[in-house]
Amino acid sequence: MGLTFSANLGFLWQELPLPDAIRAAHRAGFAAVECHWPYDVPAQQVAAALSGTGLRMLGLNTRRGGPGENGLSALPARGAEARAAVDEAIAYADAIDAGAIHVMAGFATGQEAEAAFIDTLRYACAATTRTILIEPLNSYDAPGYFLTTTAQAEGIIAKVAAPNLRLMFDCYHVQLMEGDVTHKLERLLPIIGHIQFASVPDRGAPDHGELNYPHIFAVAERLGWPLPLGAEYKPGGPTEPTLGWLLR
Ligand SMILES: O=C(O)C(=O)[C@@H](O)CO
Ligand SMILES: [Mg+2]
Repeated sequence: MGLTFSANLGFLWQELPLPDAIRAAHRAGFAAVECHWPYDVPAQQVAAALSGTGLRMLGLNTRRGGPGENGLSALPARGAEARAAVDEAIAYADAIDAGAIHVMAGFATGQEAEAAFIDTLRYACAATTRTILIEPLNSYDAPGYFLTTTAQAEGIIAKVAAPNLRLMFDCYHVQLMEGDVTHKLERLLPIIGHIQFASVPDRGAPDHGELNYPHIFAVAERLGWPLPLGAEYKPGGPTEPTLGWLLR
């Protein structure tokens, strides 16, 4: 079977309520969906849209925290709040049978931050059998974010040593921070839990920019990547006119 794709509803159809966005993704031909922060929508409404369309929610994020924050898990002295955010995400994921939970690190740096992040990740991995993801973010969009490179993520995954902790490999962030996307996909495959993509550098549809996505999709297919790839790009208006890449 060939590659399939997941619509990231944090960006695609973001003007629609989440249940309607799930239905729109289904109509457009996506094989799955994923989201950012669904917490304002009752989980029963999301579960109903998923079962009505037959789509799976591949993942959701832990809450960002207060204004100007981007996750709490690597913030020393915020451990209780970070664990509460993990509990909330697991409960929501259980209610809609989501595949994975992305535990967001937050703006922090240094060894204490790493120790805090590892503590929160150990807690999350022990609290669920679902996949726990960590995602390096690029320093243009998220300056000061704790986790910025795949090498850093690899080290943390090794230290936590939990079977359900994996890397969110977002080709957009990896290209901006490191490049060498093909070799990194090949080498990191055993620890990757989800793959996302967008054009670089403008984070648009994967049909232009400095990354050649037909090539990257072919690499994922050659490697036998089993899950839908996450379309996490900013359509800059209605989503449907940007979907030529999906039809091809
Ligand atoms: O920004 C990204 O890339 C994501 O995947 C988000 O879920 C985290 O901000
Ligand atoms: Mg991403």
